[in-house]
Amino acid sequence: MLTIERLSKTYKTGDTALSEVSLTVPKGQIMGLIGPSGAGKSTLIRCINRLVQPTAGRILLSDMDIVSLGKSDLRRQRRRIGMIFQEYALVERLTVMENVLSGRLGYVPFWRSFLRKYPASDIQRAYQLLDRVGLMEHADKRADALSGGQRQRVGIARALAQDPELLLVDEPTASLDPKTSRQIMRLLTEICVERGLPAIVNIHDVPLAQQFMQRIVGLRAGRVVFDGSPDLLTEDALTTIYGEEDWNAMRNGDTEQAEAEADARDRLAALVR
Ligand SMILES: Nc1ncnc2c1ncn2[C@@H]1O[C@H](COP(=O)(O)OP(=O)(O)OP(=O)(O)O)[C@@H](O)[C@H]1O
Repeated sequence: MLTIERLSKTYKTGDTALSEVSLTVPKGQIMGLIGPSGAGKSTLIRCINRLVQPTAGRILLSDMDIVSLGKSDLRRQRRRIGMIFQEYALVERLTVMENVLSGRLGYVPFWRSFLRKYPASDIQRAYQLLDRVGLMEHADKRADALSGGQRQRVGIARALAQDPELLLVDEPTASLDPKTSRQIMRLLTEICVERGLPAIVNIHDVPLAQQFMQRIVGLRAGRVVFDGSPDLLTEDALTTIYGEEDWNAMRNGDTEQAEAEADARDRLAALVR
């Protein structure tokens, strides 16, 4: 379980990115983080893995306060948090298997990681994970030979190889087409439920968040302005989160996108007729 208590961050520039954010994410819950650009979503995720040092507040991962950890403790504790990135962050010239195994680097001694010699149990486990994400037959391929969706599956398997207690997921589908995005979100949510793994997902796509998240937290100007189940995310709630102007722009954007897709479909249908 993750508990965030009155977390604040003001950058050296004077920008206040988070103001007294308090949240509890229980085991197995997959929570979507939404909000306009600059609302503080990335800062929140970065505070949790301590890429950013909070100005005030506490972040407890099963009773361990992440904010007060010193450097060497931090290195050890970071392996408890799995990260999944928008651009996958794979090592392109390594194989799928090697990428998944790199999730174990926080556990193996330096000489082993240097020689890339992993214990047999790690290798066996990596195969199980590759099977779970549907990539068994791609284990020996180089990462750069995979599609976007397949790469994100490797990213998921690598994060799970860490045996994390929490997943932080940063716009996992931003580089994927709509169908692949849904497949990836389905896989992620199923895995979190299976393992009782809590996850925080920074997600721009509101309909996708509504479809897959169990809970949605809306940030605006560094404060939590919505916290509830997806079906409570009404137009009023979205206006509170995004503001009238941005929310209307998003809606118009959706309409334009739908119109463009319908137009492309019609033209394709005319061609094959
Ligand atoms: N390294 C930094 N130094 C100074 N200010 C920063 C830094 N990173 C973020 N900020 C500021 O903090 C605020 C929150 O930014 P953050 O990137 O967390 O928002 P976000 O919700 O993730 O936005 P986006 O959806 O555009 O990624 C913004 O005002 C931003 O300008």
